[in-house]
Amino acid sequence: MSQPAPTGLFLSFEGIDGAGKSSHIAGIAERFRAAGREVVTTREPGGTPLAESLRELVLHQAMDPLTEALLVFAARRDHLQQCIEPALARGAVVLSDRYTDATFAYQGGGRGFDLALLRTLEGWVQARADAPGRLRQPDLTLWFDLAPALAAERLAGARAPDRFEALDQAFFTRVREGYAARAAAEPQRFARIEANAPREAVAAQIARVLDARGL
Ligand SMILES: Nc1ncnc2c1ncn2[C@@H]1O[C@H](COP(=O)(O)OP(=O)(O)OP(=O)(O)O)[C@@H](O)[C@H]1O
Ligand SMILES: Cc1cn([C@H]2C[C@H](O)[C@@H](COP(=O)(O)O)O2)c(=O)[nH]c1=O
Repeated sequence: MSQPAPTGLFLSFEGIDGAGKSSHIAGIAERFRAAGREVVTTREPGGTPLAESLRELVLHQAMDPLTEALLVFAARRDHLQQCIEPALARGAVVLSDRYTDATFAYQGGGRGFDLALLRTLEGWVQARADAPGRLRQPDLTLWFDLAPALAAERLAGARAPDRFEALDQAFFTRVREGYAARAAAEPQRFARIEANAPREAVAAQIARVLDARGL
């Protein structure tokens, strides 16, 4: 008898720059590894050699909004093909520091780019070969929600700002609204994490979310 396909799990981590999401990914990876799961930690834009090259351009080269949107989706396509889909097919847990919600929040909300066009690109790039008509979306998205002023305080002086980090608080207010709109549209996929809390309290919130979903 043939074995059933292994069940992978796809988690994404979202929020404005400086919200604190990256600080928690290693701990979550350890939780799944301790449960015997293979874990793949990755990020967007990035996660493959090609997508990391595109990341350098997106974060550091001036470009118009359509070019930016096309590059983040090109990076995502390669990331999906080379990294995410094979890992999920093996039954791994994929933890991605950002995914498509970032495009709707940053390019859509922050830059004001046409959401209908972003949805078209999403449909092309994330179409699943194993499930015709369905898109590859995370099973769970942890949205680290923090006021832009607090995020800016956390990042101040930490490192040289990239093209996004150099933008003003009005931009990040729109990005935050973009995330809020995505969360409202898909409340079962999103878990909002109150990121304005000490690190241990944020970790406890994450643990409660994962426990509640049996993960
Ligand atoms: N709960 C917290 N309270 C105070 N500072 C924090 C907290 N969590 C993280 N930080 C600090 O805030 C800064 C940003 O954290 P982190 O890199 O995890 O955020 P991020 O959301 O991944 O940001 P980016 O997307 O810009 O990389 C770091 O200096 C980190 O040490
Ligand atoms: C996936 C994705 C990312 N961005 C932006 C968001 C951040 O400012 C950078 C990524 O760097 P970080 O280390 O994760 O903070 O890129 C974007 O504008 N659109 C996207 O789709």
